[in-house]
Amino acid sequence: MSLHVGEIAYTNTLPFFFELDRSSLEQHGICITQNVPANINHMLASGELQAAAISSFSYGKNEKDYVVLPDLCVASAGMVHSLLLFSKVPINKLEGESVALTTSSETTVHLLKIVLKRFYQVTPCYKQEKPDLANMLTSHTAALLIGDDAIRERHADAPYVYDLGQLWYEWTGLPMTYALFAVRKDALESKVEEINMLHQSLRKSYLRTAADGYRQISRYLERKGMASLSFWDMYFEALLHQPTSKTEQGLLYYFQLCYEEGFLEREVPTLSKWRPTTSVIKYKQ
Ligand SMILES: C=C(O[C@@H]1C=C(C(=O)O)C=C[C@H]1O)C(=O)O
Repeated sequence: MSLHVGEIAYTNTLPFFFELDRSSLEQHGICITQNVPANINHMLASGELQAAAISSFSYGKNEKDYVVLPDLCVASAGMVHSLLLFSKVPINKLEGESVALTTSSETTVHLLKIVLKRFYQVTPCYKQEKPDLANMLTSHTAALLIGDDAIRERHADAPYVYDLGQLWYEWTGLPMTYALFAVRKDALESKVEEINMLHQSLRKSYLRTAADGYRQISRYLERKGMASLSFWDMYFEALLHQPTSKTEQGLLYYFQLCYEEGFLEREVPTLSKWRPTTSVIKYKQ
């Protein structure tokens, strides 16, 4: 029986996947599917996947069914460079204006709503749209893009561009966690070896890419032509892929605000973490 795993098809999670030996994982029954966060979130919630990198918001929504894979996250303490609000007016003038939200996000759409309401006291009208900036700005005053869609448009000709990681940090002094890895509780018993293997492989990939200062990944991305080597250097330097007590504090505060705003039905006071078992791991990379 296989373990179906979801990979977020954005550069911010690449360090966990870049060094994976996918064919070896497949031989051990671990099959990886790529998609944008909103779709991966849905596939894990429906049981189509058993483990995945998901929007942190989606963990908050489904926490009774999930455990978090420890030591893996996508977070930043300040600018993140790929969660961008493009606006025709200053952020504090968005009251009653129309704001387009990318359909691919769950964490950042709620983060934006919190930042605008709690920190700037403005409540625009929100509408979900496909991540196409030109179209979004034709019929809306501002538009939120995430991930590689935001990176591609980072020099777009919008009068105001705001980085959501920076706004959250300025107001809270805390890091924000955008994505984490979750496993369905109903897969824990039957897939223990595969989960162990997956966890070790993701950690190993991250540690290898970080050990060379993200050099190999950055060169690979530069060759793909989306941005320069210096952009990728800056990008990976800003991202945190290893949780700390501070990133956890920031995430729990975000969940608290999501609950207070009615985005989450239940409070999420702690993260329930999967504990790696000590059973012999057959897999070697
Ligand atoms: C840092 C980012 O975080 C992403 C934002 C997500 C969201 O808003 O739901 C989900 C996964 C993350 O990969 C990014 O998109 O660049």
